[in-house]
Amino acid sequence: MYRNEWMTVREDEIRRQDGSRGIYGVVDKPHYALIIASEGDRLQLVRQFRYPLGLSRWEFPQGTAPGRADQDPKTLAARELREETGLAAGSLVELGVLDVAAGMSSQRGTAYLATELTRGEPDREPEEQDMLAAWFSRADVDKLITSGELTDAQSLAAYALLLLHERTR
Ligand SMILES: Nc1ncnc2c1ncn2[C@@H]1O[C@H](COP(=O)(O)OP(=O)(O)OC[C@H]2O[C@@H](O)[C@H](O)[C@@H]2O)[C@@H](O)[C@H]1O
Repeated sequence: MYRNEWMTVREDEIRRQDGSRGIYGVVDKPHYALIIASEGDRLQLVRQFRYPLGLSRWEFPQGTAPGRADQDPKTLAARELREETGLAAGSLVELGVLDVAAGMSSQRGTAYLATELTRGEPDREPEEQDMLAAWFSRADVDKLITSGELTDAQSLAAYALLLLHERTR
């Protein structure tokens, strides 16, 4: 077992349907919240250096509670949005639940649509000091996706949930 402030890695002994034994390596991280903040035609993205990938890229604000705590996702969403962008949301609507990487991680998350926004100052964690936040038109978000600049799987999945939400509204 390996453990740090944000995640644990464990190896389980498992028994398959036919009775044979095996192992499964699992990454545990607490439930995360992702927030699509929307104002008129624009959406808020954050740019952050992602150490495992070795590059900076745009994504929707997202995060987990400190100390691997499990927190109510809506409370977490409001806090992450405020910390990363300075925005306070008058309305937070759940768009859906997402599985991060079902083949290797137990982590799930909830995506929200944030509207009725009030501006304030971000209050980022020390690990997020390089972060930038900016508004993008919907057309520019689409361009970031089709050009391969917005590649965050959680953000793309949440964007699909947003489009379905708008289609069925
Ligand atoms: N395993 C780690 N080791 C060291 N530092 C980490 C780790 N995980 C996160 N951090 C640092 O802590 C900061 C805050 O972490 P989180 O609150 O977990 O937020 P974030 O990394 O943005 O993750 C959001 C969540 O969405 C999912 O895509 C992802 O699995 C993650 O749990 C990160 O920006 C990063 O710098």
